[in-house]
Amino acid sequence: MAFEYRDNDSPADVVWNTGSVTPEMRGRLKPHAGRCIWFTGLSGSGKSTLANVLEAELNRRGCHTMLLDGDNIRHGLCRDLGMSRADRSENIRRIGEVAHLFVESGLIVLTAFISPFARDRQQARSLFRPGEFQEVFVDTPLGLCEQRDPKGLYRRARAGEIHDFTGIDSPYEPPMQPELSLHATDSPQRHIEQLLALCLSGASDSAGSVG
Ligand SMILES: Nc1ncnc2c1ncn2[C@@H]1O[C@H](COP(=O)(O)OS(=O)(=O)O)[C@@H](OP(=O)(O)O)[C@H]1O
Ligand SMILES: Nc1ncnc2c1ncn2[C@@H]1O[C@H](COP(=O)(O)OP(=O)(O)O)[C@@H](O)[C@H]1O
Repeated sequence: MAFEYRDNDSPADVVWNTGSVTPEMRGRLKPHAGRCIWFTGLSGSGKSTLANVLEAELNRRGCHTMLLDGDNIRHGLCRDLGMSRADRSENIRRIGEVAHLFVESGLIVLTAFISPFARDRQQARSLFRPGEFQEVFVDTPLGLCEQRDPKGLYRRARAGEIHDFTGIDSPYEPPMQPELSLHATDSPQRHIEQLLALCLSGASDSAGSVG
């Protein structure tokens, strides 16, 4: 499936319907600001593990969260998509739109997708208001991801059983200016501290404090 972004990509005959309840009014019902924490990194870098621990910590603090995870979403919303460049772009386009809807409803959304292409991540970012989209680069080197190989996918990719595998025969474009980079040399505890700070910083005036 090929999807091309255009400057003005809205259907011509569909009018935007502005409701009377704004995102700010929804946000006032929550003790935190809505935002999207967008994890990106190689397979096995730790996106799902970190997003899961972070969600549990946020939940414990009374934050309303939603976790969108690559493996799970590909069983449902994106089950028709493969791993070609065009399909990965369409995957990320859909995730960006869904994440945006959840943020508009006031939630802290955590997304854990490889999202290997800078242009697709930028397109997702462009949907959000300033400060709402926080890109987290899980900067684990390929060698370590391959050593971990939690699902045995690198071994299969090296054996030629899986094609277009990110880092092997499909590219990964690292973020140039992510809001946060997490390095494998730091402890998981340190990662979670940094992530919590990112999620809970700069809460809007309408949102209460979380602690
Ligand atoms: N060819 C290939 N390349 C990379 N990954 C592959 C591939 N085939 C299957 N998988 C599994 O699918 C998960 C990646 O899905 P994503 O939706 O995150 O990919 S993408 O963002 O659209 O690039 C990825 O999950 P994670 O390991 O959690 O990253 C893999 O388990
Ligand atoms: N510091 C760390 N952070 C995250 N995962 C780690 C760390 N150290 C080891 N791991 C392990 O690495 C693997 C990462 O897998 P996963 O979270 O599924 O990555 P991804 O979602 O990026 O594919 C897990 O088996 C996890 O236990």
